[in-house]
Amino acid sequence: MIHDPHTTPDTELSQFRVKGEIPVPVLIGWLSLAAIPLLVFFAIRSHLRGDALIFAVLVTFSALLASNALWYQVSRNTTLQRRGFIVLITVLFTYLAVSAVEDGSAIMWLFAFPPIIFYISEARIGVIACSGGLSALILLFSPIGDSLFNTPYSTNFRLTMVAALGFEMVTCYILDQSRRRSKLGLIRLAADFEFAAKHDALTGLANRREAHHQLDTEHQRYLRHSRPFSVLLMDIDLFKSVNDNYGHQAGDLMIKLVARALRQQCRKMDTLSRWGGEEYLVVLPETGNAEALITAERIRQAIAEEAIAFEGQQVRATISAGVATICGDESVDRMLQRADEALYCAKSQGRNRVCNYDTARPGSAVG
Ligand SMILES: Nc1nc2c(ncn2[C@@H]2O[C@H](COP(=O)(O)OP(=O)(O)OP(=O)(O)O)[C@@H](O)[C@H]2O)c(=O)[nH]1
Repeated sequence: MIHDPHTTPDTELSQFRVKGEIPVPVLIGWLSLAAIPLLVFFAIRSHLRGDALIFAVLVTFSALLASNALWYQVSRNTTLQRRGFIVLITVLFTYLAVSAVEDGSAIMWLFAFPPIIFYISEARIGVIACSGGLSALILLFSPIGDSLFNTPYSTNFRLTMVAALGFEMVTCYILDQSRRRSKLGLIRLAADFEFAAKHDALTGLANRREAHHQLDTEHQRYLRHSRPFSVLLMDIDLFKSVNDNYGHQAGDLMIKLVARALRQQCRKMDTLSRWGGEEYLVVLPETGNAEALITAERIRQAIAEEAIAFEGQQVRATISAGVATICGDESVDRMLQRADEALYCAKSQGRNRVCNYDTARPGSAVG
């Protein structure tokens, strides 16, 4: 399946993982693992100082972080794990700031918030969380904050803290944008490579390898559900003379014209491929012989009626087509061989026609 990365929104982007990138659930797991002993350590220190409230709050936070990590191990719900973690660290950092834990030095842990939030959530959430956090910090350091919370921060510390945290948030945003853009670039590159590996550069149709892949898929479906499929093998008539008379550029335009006609005359579910130089193979899923013949004839007529404009001249060409429908327990190769024989029959009967391989008389093709 070709994914169109050009429409990838931020949320979808987060579902792709570039090789070497740490998955968000893993990062949250490691961060929780690092935070729990740290919180327990500071809780014990508070307990030794006789601060029972801070001890209780920090132990509760470490228990909640552990529960979030354990619940993820059980449920494997990444969204819940991420949201739970964001809520917990936001509340924790707020608590560390307003209650001046560790004589106010714990507020320095706020610097851990921006890189974590930008990495584990969408850019939009990161911006909202960081601007909200910075506004809350400014409020805390304002006279209103002083009247609500009795914090020990000096004026110099407050100014430096707001400036440094604001600077860090902007830096994290820029780095995050750059990371997301390179990731998008890699995804687009991978999609372009995938497209190039499966398609023909001149016409944009599937290439021979992709056509074989689709043939195998249809064959498997046929073996399982006994619903027949057909192939049309087509070749531009006397194409060499188009090249010889008008040049290769005109020949290429003719090849593209046939590809366009195929797109117009076939269904979305059909596989249209450039099988060789001026040869095309169309795979028609769930299509019987009669329907395949009608399709081939429709394509033949459409191409016969079209022309390419080249250096002021109208250049026309026709195609010949061989039709084969899967039957019995035959292989894909055998079916292609029958289509090839039918095409040979169309050429030898004068070209610009459709021939059907007659399964009633094996070894023969009929016009
Ligand atoms: N312009 C152009 N020519 C190509 C391309 N691929 C193959 N050809 C030319 O297609 C021509 C095929 O000619 P032939 O196989 O002799 O067949 P034909 O002239 O089509 O005659 P019939 O098939 O018998 O009707 C050759 O001259 C190739 O050089 C391509 O991508 N572009």
